This record gives sequence, structure tokens and C-alpha cells, in this order.
Amino acid sequence: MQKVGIIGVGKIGGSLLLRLAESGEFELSASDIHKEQLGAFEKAGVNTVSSNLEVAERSDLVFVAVKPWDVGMVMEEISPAMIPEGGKAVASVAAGVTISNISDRLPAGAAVLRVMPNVCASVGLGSAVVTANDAGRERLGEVMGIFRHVGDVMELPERLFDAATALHGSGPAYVALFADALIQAGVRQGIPRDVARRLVVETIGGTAVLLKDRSAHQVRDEVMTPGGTTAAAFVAMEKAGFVGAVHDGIEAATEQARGLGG
Ligand SMILES: NC(=O)C1=CN([C@@H]2O[C@H](COP(=O)(O)OP(=O)(O)OC[C@H]3O[C@@H](n4cnc5c(N)ncnc54)[C@H](OP(=O)(O)O)[C@@H]3O)[C@@H](O)[C@H]2O)C=CC1
Ligand SMILES: O=C(O)[C@@H]1CCC=N1
Repeated sequence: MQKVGIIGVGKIGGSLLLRLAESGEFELSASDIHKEQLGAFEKAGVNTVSSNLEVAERSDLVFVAVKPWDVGMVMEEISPAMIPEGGKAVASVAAGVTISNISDRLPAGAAVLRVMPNVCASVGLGSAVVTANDAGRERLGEVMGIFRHVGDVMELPERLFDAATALHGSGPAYVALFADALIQAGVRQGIPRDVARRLVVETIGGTAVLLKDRSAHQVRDEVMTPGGTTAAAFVAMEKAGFVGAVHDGIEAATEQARGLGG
């Protein structure tokens, strides 16, 4: 059985851990500075331990899912277990923290990977990108296989990771923001809130399915009757700078990710 460890069982680490536990295919270990958060995972069959180093010692592949500014300290803690001859690899999901930031804290030649997932992993519909240093390349397939348990996975060069973080890492929050704006707008037009919510949630889910095999322009054109309501909405939204605001948001998030590496 593959031995997988997760350090930091919050929103991302915890989601991944539960899904991997459900699959029954892994021998799992986990740690978190908040010990009280580990109980739920212990019930799911995970070995919960009190030190990050112990997670690394018990695992062939260690995922670090703490906040970006905590990654350096965790790497220093697990460093004694990460000698290249030990056959272990570490994968970080932290925004902005580069492979070179991580390698600098580990023994020379350690296998290091980066993954940028998103929170849709918690319902098995996540998307993730993966990259690795030279020593970690042979573990890419293994890490991609693990993230396939929680959604779609692609390889992406590290130079595009900050942009991908901005695009799909933060993406569910933008979709939720748009959903909330739509619901409020429906309520403003007199639709009861619970009805507006159901209509918006189904519309987003249905559109996501349409977009699997059609371009965004095709979907737009199928909906937009010439001289009709959709065209009127597009003109008003464009006058308010909708598309420009989206570009500005992605640029700001990309810049923020660049700054998180330290
Ligand atoms: N949330 C998201 O949608 C996404 C997050 N990410 C990245 O994933 C990482 C985790 O994010 P998220 O799951 O949201 O964060 P959470 O805060 O939900 O989870 C991280 C957990 O690790 C704990 N922790 C902090 N320091 C240590 C330590 N030294 N040893 C062990 N555990 C520790 C945290 O405690 P405490 O709360 O006290 O810090 C917390 O319980 C981040 O780096 C983020 O950039 C990537 C993609 C999407
Ligand atoms: O907001 C953040 O910084 C993290 C990274 C991507 C999603 N959440």
C-alpha cells in the first residue's frame, strides 16, 4: 500500500485526506498543530501523529498543506527524513511558495513537487496542476494519480503556477461571488430568495456541463436571442466594466501569489 502523509488537515489537506481514506488504497498519516482537528480523520482510519517529522518518517509521499508562510518551518522540521536515498518525496499545495524556496530547506537532491488544487476537491470535482524539480519528476505520475481521486489533474510549468493559483485555485470564490450577485439581483426584481438561489445554483451547474464540450462563445450565442434580454444584459454589464474587472482580479491575485513566496 502506498504510504501517504498530510501535514495540515485544514480545508485542502483535510478534503484530500478524507477522499484518500474513503478509497481504502493508501496507508495514511496526518498531523496538524490543532490536535483537536485530527479526531475526525482518526475515525476514518488515518494514523494521526503529534509531530510533522513523524508524518514524513511514516510516508513515501508527504503533502504539505499549511499556509504559505508556515511552509518553511515545516520543511525544516521534516528535513531529517528527506535525504534523497530514503526514496521520499514532498509535495506542497501552498500558493506562491516555489520549488526553490522548498529545496533550500531540504537536503540537496530531495524530490520536491508543487500542486495547485482547489476547494472543489472536497466534493471530488476539483482541478489541480502539478510540477516537479528534476528529482521529483519520476513521482509526477504518482502525485497526479492521487489528485485524480479528487478531480481533474494536469501538468503545468512552474512559471505559470501563480497565474493558475489566481485562476482556478481562487476560482471557486469568484464563482460564488458571481452567484451571490445574481441571487441578490433576482431578489431585487422580486423573486423569493430561496427560489432565486435554486435557479442560480442549477444555472451554474448546468452551464458547467454545457461548457465541457462547447466554447464559452457558443454557449453565449445559443442563449443570446437577437434583440432579446441577454443582449441587453451584456451591454449593461460591459458598460459597468465586468470583463475588465475580471482581468484586474486575476492580475491582482497573480501578483499576490508572487509575493507569498517570500
Ligand atoms: N483554501 C483553498 O481553497 C486553497 C488553498 N491552497 C493552499 O493550501 C494551503 C492550505 O490552505 P487551507 O487548507 O485553506 O488552510 P487551512 O488553514 O484551512 O489549513 C491549514 C492547517 O494547517 C495548520 N498548521 C499551521 N501550521 C502548521 C504546522 N507548523 N504544522 C502542522 N499544521 C499546521 C493550520 O493551523 P492554523 O489555522 O493555526 O494556521 C490549519 O489547521 C495554503 O498554503 C493555501 O495557499 C491552495 C489551493 C486552494
Ligand atoms: O486565497 C488563497 O491564498 C488560497 C490560494 C488559492 C485559494 N486560496
